[in-house]
Formats: sequence, C-alpha cells, structure tokens
Amino acid sequence: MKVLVTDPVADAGIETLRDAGHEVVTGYELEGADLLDAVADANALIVRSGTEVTAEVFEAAPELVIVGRAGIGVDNIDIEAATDHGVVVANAPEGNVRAAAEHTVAMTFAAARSIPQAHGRLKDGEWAKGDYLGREVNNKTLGVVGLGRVGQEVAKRLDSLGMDLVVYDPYINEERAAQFGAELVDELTDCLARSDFVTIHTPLLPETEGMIGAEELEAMGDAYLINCARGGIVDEPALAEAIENGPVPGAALDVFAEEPLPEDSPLLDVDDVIVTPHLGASTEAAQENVAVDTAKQVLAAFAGEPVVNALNAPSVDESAFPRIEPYLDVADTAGRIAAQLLGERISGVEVHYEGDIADEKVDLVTASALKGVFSPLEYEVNAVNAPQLAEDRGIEVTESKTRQAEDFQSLVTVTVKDGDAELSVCGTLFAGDDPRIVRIDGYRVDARPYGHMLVARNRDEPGVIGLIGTVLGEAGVNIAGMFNARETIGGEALTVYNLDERLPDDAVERLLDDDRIISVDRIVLDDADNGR
Ligand SMILES: NC(=O)C1=CN([C@@H]2O[C@H](COP(=O)(O)OP(=O)(O)OC[C@H]3O[C@@H](n4cnc5c(N)ncnc54)[C@H](O)[C@@H]3O)[C@@H](O)[C@H]2O)C=CC1
Ligand SMILES: O=C(O)C(=O)COP(=O)(O)O
Repeated sequence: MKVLVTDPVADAGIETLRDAGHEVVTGYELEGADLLDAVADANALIVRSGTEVTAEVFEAAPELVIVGRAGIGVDNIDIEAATDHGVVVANAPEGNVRAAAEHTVAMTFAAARSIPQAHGRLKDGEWAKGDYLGREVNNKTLGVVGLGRVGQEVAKRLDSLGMDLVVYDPYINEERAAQFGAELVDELTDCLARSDFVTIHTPLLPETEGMIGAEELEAMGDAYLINCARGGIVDEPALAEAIENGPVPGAALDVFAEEPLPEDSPLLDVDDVIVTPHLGASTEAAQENVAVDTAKQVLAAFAGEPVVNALNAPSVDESAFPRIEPYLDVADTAGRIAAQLLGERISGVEVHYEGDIADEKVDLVTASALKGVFSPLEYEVNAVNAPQLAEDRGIEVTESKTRQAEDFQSLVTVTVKDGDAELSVCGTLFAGDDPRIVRIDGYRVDARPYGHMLVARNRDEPGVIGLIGTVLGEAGVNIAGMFNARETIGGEALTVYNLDERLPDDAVERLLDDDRIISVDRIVLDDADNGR
C-alpha cells in the first residue's frame, strides 16, 4: 500500500509503516494541483494541521482508505466529504495532550511576566527592569473555555499553582468540573468576567468560530487571553483592538486564523501579544506518540480491523472485534442477497440479531449489512459511507435484538423493504467461522454464500430440478452446490444453486419459458465480477 505523508511526522511513525511493508512517500507542504497528483494513487494520507484535506482531495484519491491526522484538531479535514467517499478519518487524540497543556502553561507565564518582551529588550542591550511589573497566577482565577483533554491537563497544572478555576463547557456536568476543582458556569461571559486569565481549549467548529469577539473581550476586562486551541475561535481584529485600547492587558497566541504565516493579522504588531508558530504539539515525545498512533491506525484500516480513533466510522470495541468480525461478511452477504432478490427500490432495511451476537455492540455489523444492500447499486460503498448513504436517500434503518435464537448460536437477519414488499435473508456461522445462508424469504436453506448463486422459485412438481439441471448443463455452467426447500408438498419451492460462473441470459429465458418456474434470480457475491 502507498502512504502519502504531507506534513512532517516523527520517523517512528514512518518506520512503523515501512516495517509493515508499505511504501511511504513524503511530500511536505504539497498543495493545490501537486497535492491532487500525489494523492491519486495513495491508499492512506497522513497529515498534521498544515494540509487542507478538501473534497477535491477526496475526489482525486480513488484508492484512499484512511486519512490519519497525527494530532488532535481535524478542522483542516472535510470529514463529510471523507464519509461520502467512504474514507475513514482518524486522529491521535492522546499523544500530544500534555505537550499542548504544558505549552499553554508556558504561554500563561510568558504573558503574565512579559518574558518575550523583556528578553528581546535585554538582547538588544537594554536593562528594562523598571518597565515590567508582572501578575502572579497564585490566588488568581483561571477561566477554562472547553474542559476536554487539553483543558483538563491545563486545569490540573494551574490548579496546583494556586489558581481558582471557573469553567465554561456546555457539554460537561458540574460533577465533571468539580473533579478538577473547577466551578462550572452556564454563561461564557460569566466565565470570562470572573477570570484573571482565560484559556481556550475547544475545537474549531462552526459553533466556536468567532466565539471570542468584541463583546466577550469586553466581558473579560482585565484578564489575559491564552489561545493554544485554534485561531478562528478568536476574532483577531477585535482582540488587537481590545488590547491596544483596553480593557484586555495582553494575549498569548499559538494559533492563528491564517497559518502558516498570519501576515495579515493585526495582532503581530501589538506589543502585548505574545506569539508562537503553532508549537503546542511540538515536543519530541508528543510527535513520536502521535506519529506511531497514527501509523497504527493506518495499519488497522489496511487490515480491515477497527480504527480505534475513527471519527466517521461505526464505533467498535477493539476487544470485542474478534467476536463480531466473522459476522461482518455474513451481514454483508445477507444484505446483498436480499437486495438483489427484492429487486426494487429499497425504502427500509432492518437488521435483526439473535443469540450471542445480540450481546455485542453491532454498529459495524449493521453498517456491513447496509454495505451489502447497497453494493449491487453503488460503486464505491463501504461500511464508512453506507449509513450516510442510507440517511441521504431517506432509507429507514432499524436494528433489533433478541437474546434467544431458535436453532443457531447466532443469527443475523437482513430484511429489505419497499412499501408492502419485503424480503428477509438470514445468515449464520457454522462451527464459528463457516458462513451460511440459512433462510431466504422464509424458506429454510443451507447455502454457502460465495461467487455466483442462482435462486429459483418453482412449483414443487416432479422434473423441475431435472429441467434446471439440464438447462444449466447445456449452457455449460457447472453446479458446485444445491439446496432445495419447499413450503408444502406440491406447493412452491425455492432452490439455491452455487454456480461456477454466471448463468447466461438465454439460459435464464429458457427456464422462465417453463411455466413451472416462477422466478430466477442471479445473485453475485463477488464485487469483481458483477457485470459492471
Ligand atoms: N496548539 C496546538 O498545537 C494544539 C491544539 N489543539 C487544539 O485543542 C483543541 C482541544 O483539544 P482536546 O482538549 O483534546 O479536545 P476535546 O474534544 O477533548 O475537548 C474539547 C472540549 O471543548 C468542549 N466544547 C465544545 N464546544 C464548546 C463550546 N461551544 N463552548 C465551550 N466548550 C465547548 C467540549 O465539550 C470538550 O470538553 C483541539 O481541537 C485542537 O484544535 C490540540 C492539541 C495541540
Ligand atoms: O493536534 C492538534 O490539534 C494541533 O494543533 C497540533 O498541530 P500540528 O500537528 O503541530 O500541526
């Protein structure tokens, strides 16, 4: 597989991929048409914050399986477009948290004591001792906006340095805040007004973009602003104005609305603004952590295993994966057969789990069933984009479970529906790993799901199976296996054949010409050879 890396990541990550036998190509700072060219045959793309992974990139990358973000923020990746193209997006949410928190603490002190400004003047030969009267953090209040992973680590560190903590985060509860010795407040402006230092730790989302504007800066009053999260969260011109003309005394910023070089930012000219070029995650330990974590996720995606930090794929418990993995194919196959047999527009899909499998978290199995249902219709469908596809098309998806399974240890039933028409296919595993289709549209069968199948419905009369055998034989199509099921003697019967190849059209017509044959469906279970 080919892995394209477009932002600098630690060697340890690249070695992890090469050791697993993959080709790793680095193209740091690739953009525009060069990026589109480079990604054309890539199976994985690894980025940090420097690469904009747009819908165009996904369009240009038909082989792409995963985008790995060697870090936390994914605001530079169009996740919706990734999902549409069936590409997993995964980040590395743990490895640089401490680095980001430490940098935030460093920036807090740098702002409180004007360290960069004093440093600069001394280097220029000036002993400006009288110009700097700093602010201690001890006994002051820290306002934390966003108490997630990074916010929590910052809170712990500054709490231990004698600060009181006030938190604004609408997605956590008071108990959670209290675990960090913090008071949770309901209003952002309340949090800001009570603080001597405000530190931002939310992701950049539509909801947080411009969240700190003129009104909020006014509410902050005499508090320093520290932003090591994302540039777009703070209104930069408003911040410049609030520092130059009051009330805000200063700010320390690691991130900017425009990166890499925020040339147009008014903040670069303001003396009380301290800046670093997005260094929050730039420690050796953090870079090694996130590079290796990302490489491992790429390897998992290549192996079809759960990608633990996938942001747009059905979630799977890693330890339970071995138990559900064999059912992914069962569900996919049952979905394929059901969709091809119904042969109509599909307006609903129900996936029912019985027996042991009902104890598991089955999101991924249901996604595989949907993949199977859509496979005959859609070219590039997989478990990542299948649920989205169902939603986009208004197809109602339901999942149900019962602990008891009549005759099997576990059973997965996929039912496809359109209005009053519906058709169910049940699949199971024999001996834990041998997939079988055991019921089609209510008929008990025992069919091995692979390659080409033929499902014939016929009147249960003598000679019909002989007729089918003769027609197949004359068409030169070998029968690898066969299972016949009937409702009542002389009623309707259903026969499933495993064939070595696709039955030609004229043979299907010959069968249908006989009035004992009710229907003949050719089912393809092999993507590579389904007539497209
Ligand atoms: N400067 C740097 O190098 C680094 C920057 N970051 C940035 O820090 C951000 C946060 O990272 P984590 O703490 O790991 O993320 P996280 O997802 O663990 O925490 C984010 C927190 O923000 C809260 N939040 C969401 N919307 C909010 C809103 N409207 N108002 C207040 N709170 C809100 C969430 O409830 C959550 O608790 C990342 O998204 C990334 O942009 C992360 C690492 C390094
Ligand atoms: O992890 C994050 O969100 C960061 O902001 C770090 O960005 P970087 O990987 O240094 O470009």
